[in-house]
Amino acid sequence: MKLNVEQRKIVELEPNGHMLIKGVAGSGKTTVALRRISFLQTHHCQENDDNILLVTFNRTLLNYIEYQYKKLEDEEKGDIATWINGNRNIAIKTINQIMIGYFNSYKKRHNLGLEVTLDSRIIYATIDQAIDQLQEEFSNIKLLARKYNSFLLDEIDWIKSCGILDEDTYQQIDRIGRSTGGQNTPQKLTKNSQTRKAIFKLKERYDQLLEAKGLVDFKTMNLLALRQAEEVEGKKYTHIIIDESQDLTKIQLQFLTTIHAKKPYGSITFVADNTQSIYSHSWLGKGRAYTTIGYDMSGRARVLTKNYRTTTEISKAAYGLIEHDEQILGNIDYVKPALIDRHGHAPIYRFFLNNEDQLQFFKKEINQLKQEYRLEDICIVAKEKRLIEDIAIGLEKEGIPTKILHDRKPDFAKEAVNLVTMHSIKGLEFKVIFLAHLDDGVLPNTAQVDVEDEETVNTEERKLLYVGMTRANELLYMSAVKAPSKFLQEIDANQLRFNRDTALRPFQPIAISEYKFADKIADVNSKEELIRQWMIQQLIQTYQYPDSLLEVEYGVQQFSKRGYVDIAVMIHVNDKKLPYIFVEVKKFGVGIADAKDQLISYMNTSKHVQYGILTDGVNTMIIDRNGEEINDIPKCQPIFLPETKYKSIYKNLRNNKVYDYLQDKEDLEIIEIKDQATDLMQDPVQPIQVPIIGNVAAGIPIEAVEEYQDFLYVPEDWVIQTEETFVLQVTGDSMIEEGIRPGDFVLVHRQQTADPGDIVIAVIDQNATMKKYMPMGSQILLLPANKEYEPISMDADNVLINGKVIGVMQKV
Ligand SMILES: Nc1ncnc2c1ncn2[C@@H]1O[C@H](COP(=O)(O)OP(=O)(O)OP(=O)(O)O)[C@@H](O)[C@H]1O
Repeated sequence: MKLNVEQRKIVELEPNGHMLIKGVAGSGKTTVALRRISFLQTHHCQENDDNILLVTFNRTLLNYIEYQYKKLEDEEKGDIATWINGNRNIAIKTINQIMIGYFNSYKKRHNLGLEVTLDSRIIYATIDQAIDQLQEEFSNIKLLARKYNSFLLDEIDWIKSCGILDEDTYQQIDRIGRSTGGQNTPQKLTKNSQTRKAIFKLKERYDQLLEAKGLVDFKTMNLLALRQAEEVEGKKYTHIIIDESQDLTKIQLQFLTTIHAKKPYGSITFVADNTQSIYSHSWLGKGRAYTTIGYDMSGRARVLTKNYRTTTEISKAAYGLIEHDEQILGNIDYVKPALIDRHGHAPIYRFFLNNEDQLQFFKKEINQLKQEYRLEDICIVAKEKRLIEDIAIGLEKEGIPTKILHDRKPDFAKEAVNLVTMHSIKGLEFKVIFLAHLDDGVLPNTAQVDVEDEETVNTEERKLLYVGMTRANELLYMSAVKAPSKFLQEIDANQLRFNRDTALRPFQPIAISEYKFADKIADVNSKEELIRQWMIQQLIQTYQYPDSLLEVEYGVQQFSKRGYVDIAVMIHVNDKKLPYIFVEVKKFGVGIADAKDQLISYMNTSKHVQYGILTDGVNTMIIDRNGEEINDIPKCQPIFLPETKYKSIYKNLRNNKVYDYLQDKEDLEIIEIKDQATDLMQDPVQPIQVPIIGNVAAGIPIEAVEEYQDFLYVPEDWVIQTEETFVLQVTGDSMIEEGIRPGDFVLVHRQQTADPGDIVIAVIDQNATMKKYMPMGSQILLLPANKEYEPISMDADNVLINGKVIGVMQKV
């Protein structure tokens, strides 16, 4: 892979203290970070104790980076590959791995027997104990109650994450995103209040109680690790690169700056994308300035805007999600994404009534995808662990091997479908992503609103979905069960598809005020109507059939019974309007399998119907004339529309060329001319108008007549002289062998002479006739072009030439 100019510049930048690499999802931040390690090692490590640290947030990402780079070693033997194994000066670690190490040293130094606990039962029992103990002292503080224990724990966690060590500081600090108090939520945490006092006391009591059990929680472990780093001169890193730095807490960031060896050629690089900050206690992700942790980033930020990972279609849908979120757009480090021109399938969205249907869909798709992809290229993602575990069990039962990418070292290369939580997929990518269970209540998680205000929860969870969507290289599936997440409605439905190979968009309800064909609908409130209107909208917007080609309640005769097709798509064939597609709709989610026979029997009533669609909004089946399931129906084509032009052929007798002549039905002066021999269109012509004065038998008037009603519009170069040109309609068939038929129009130039062989309008005994002119001495032979008729031989004096035919216009 060749880095782009901006990426290369960043990789090879002279280290100069601190810097920030901001970038959108998939813009190569991690790629750049990894390559920069090798650059720094080669060019900017001068002493034996010059160490380089790349720190990531979660374990899955770390494992993935290692996996990717082990692969690189095989494929790209070269400088970047040498670093990972056996280089003692380079470390790639999660923030927790390093901090645990420092915590252990802290314990040893103080001879403490503390253990870190993640056991939520112990943690909740301890906070309840602490609440009980303080209730008497703070009897007027309603918040100090067991029912608010998760809120209180979260607040204590936050206090520790920010490194707030005394009550005074806590009393003064702004709480971003804290719930402002609703019906079931705790009250707002006013500054300098008894409530804050009580919470701080609670924190101290809770810590003491845990410690008495020989335990510390995770956030206290972080604090002690920081203390160790500050108090004891330990291993330091000359260069530190912090990937996903927007997710770290203040304490974690302070810890990293403490273990940074501030050498003149050293560096600390923050790699961040605030649009992907998905942890509520993160420090920088909440839009705080780097100055709050001691770094002024003015002039030190580099930006990567191009998303290389996903296709344009997926990127557009993902950006649609964040572009209305004020909190995201208003963040100081927001980077506007730029699209690269890499196209693929639009994201697919499916809704299911139950888990089993979703599972069956995954099974069917995965079995199909197997023809193009390896199983390890596919990853199923859900918000919660229990959801992915259920899907994994289901797929295994169906014979599809799976592996869950938990914190343990997963085998990325194992031939199995990956499953991972939304939080853990951060930083990873797969060719095919299924975002499962985008359900109402799961995303956003409404329970979380107790703890943080609704807007903050919405933004965080919206970002989570954004992170999930931007993990897909090529194909993105999204699905919801029972009730879809409200975020799905924020994505423009036009960016989504129902299936991989169908243009059909997912079902979307349409307002009754927007209903089409309202006068033909018996009950606008019926549940089937909702589905019909969505299909009508799809036929018009997605498949481009105009309203005029659609009919509702289209009557068909089945033997003695009359049936009514919900929607018939009609097309024009040889000026006839014929049914082409029949659509049958059912109530939302009731199933369609039973209705297939009915649709087929309707289709069989007309040999013209080529396609059938059956849908209940959840399931859609498209069949061809033989009842076979197919992927899609054709979009409307120009030939399906009623003819808007008159078509004629013009035989120009002056140059013996034949032209196609098209005339707009609405505006007769708009004509198009094409030379049949060369197939070339003539440049748009400004036609002249030639009067149609009657039929051949009437001949051409000798005198000029001013008023005519009908005209033929022809290019000027078809006539000899405009004022002397007239049109006559052919009545008889005497010239049929010259290709001049009754009903044709002939262009005639008024003249009294003719050359032998000219077709003329001759007047004999005051009757006009069209014949071929052939002078024979004092006689004139007027030859018909039809064996049925005899030539007429006349004395030249008795024949009056009225005009010469210069061209023939024939309707086709
Ligand atoms: N210049 C490039 N040309 C082609 N592909 C690139 C380029 N830069 C990065 N990529 C590819 O784009 C994908 C995303 O890169 P990477 O994971 O480094 O991005 P990121 O910014 O860290 O993403 P995220 O923040 O979303 O995790 C990877 O598959 C990477 O190989």
